[in-house]
Amino acid sequence: MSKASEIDIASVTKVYGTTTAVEAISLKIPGGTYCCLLGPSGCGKTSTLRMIAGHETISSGDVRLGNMVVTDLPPARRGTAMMFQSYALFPHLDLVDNVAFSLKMKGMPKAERRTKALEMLQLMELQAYATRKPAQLSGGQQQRVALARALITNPQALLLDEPLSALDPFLKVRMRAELKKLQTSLGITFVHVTHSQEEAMALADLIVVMNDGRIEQAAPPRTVFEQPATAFVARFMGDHNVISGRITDHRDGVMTIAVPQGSTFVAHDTSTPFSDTADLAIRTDRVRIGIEQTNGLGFTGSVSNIEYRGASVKLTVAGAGLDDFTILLRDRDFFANPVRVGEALPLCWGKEDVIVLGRTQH
Ligand SMILES: Nc1ncnc2c1ncn2[C@@H]1O[C@H](COP(=O)(O)OP(=O)(O)OP(=O)(O)O)[C@@H](O)[C@H]1O
Repeated sequence: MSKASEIDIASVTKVYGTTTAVEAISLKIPGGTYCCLLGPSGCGKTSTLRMIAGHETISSGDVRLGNMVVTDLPPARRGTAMMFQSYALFPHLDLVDNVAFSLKMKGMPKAERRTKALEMLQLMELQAYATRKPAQLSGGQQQRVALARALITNPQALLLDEPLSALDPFLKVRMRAELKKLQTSLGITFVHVTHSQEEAMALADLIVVMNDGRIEQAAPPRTVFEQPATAFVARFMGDHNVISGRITDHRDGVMTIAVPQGSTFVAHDTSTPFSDTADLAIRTDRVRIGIEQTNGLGFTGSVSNIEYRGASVKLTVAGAGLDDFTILLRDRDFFANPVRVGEALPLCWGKEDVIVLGRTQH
């Protein structure tokens, strides 16, 4: 079996009493992938991760690692290792004993396991702290100990549950880069649970967006951002205006939708409609100020909020039946022609900037 094995989740369901936490999800994570399970609180990310790890029973379906079905195997026999949010380090043990712990459980002689633990501490650049206790380390160092402890079993896949959430924002960004570097150099599969879209975008080769126990989209970060599959994904990833309306016309590859008590919006769409409603997404950074002469896409609204963000300025505009249409301008474009709250502002976009999302059926 190759070191980096594919993880195959086949129609996996998790039921706790009357709650279905994960509903018949199927997902293939290729070996050597950095995969982020992303979604809001309660969507089933942790349950999914814990089922891969074997810390949670699988109500139905199967999990395969490489060519081995691991559904009914205990965690220690799966070839996976888990790093917990709280790091779960033993406070009374020094770093060597913390890192060597699982080897001790496997019955490895003391000298051998200490050598291996020291090697692992060296990999994490922690050898100078080998005799310290976890409380004598910074948050970032504790995280590296937890990583060393998980990796010492030589796993085919490392499972990480919100590994950066205990760190301050500065350290979070630094440790994020270290995680990515580590995964690239080890070449093993990482499955990382997060509710931060920014974290997932920065780290993942494969983002799996979950909502209410199901997978909304599984794709590389750029695809998830540029072609969100559903209205939920577009809203959750942010930086998109999602417009929902009734289809009033759809022919020759042009679809028109009407927003309740508002205007109509046009999208180029050659698919066959299966419902009478549709969701469109327009990226906030693709909207321009002005009137589009050639295609007439846009509307004039009233500025309701202005947020300065340093490199950019975010404007919220109400109009056309929408009360929170957002546009993101580069700071120099905004300050070249600043606008004020309450001012009328014409907005426009190109036809390629309108994405048709998975239609909702009512
Ligand atoms: N042991 C349990 N018993 C009963 N219900 C549970 C249990 N664990 C999780 N749940 C429920 O299952 C659903 C999914 O929970 P899960 O922890 O997998 O979500 P999550 O996406 O990881 O959320 P968070 O980001 O808040 O950790 C939630 O509705 C949760 O309340």
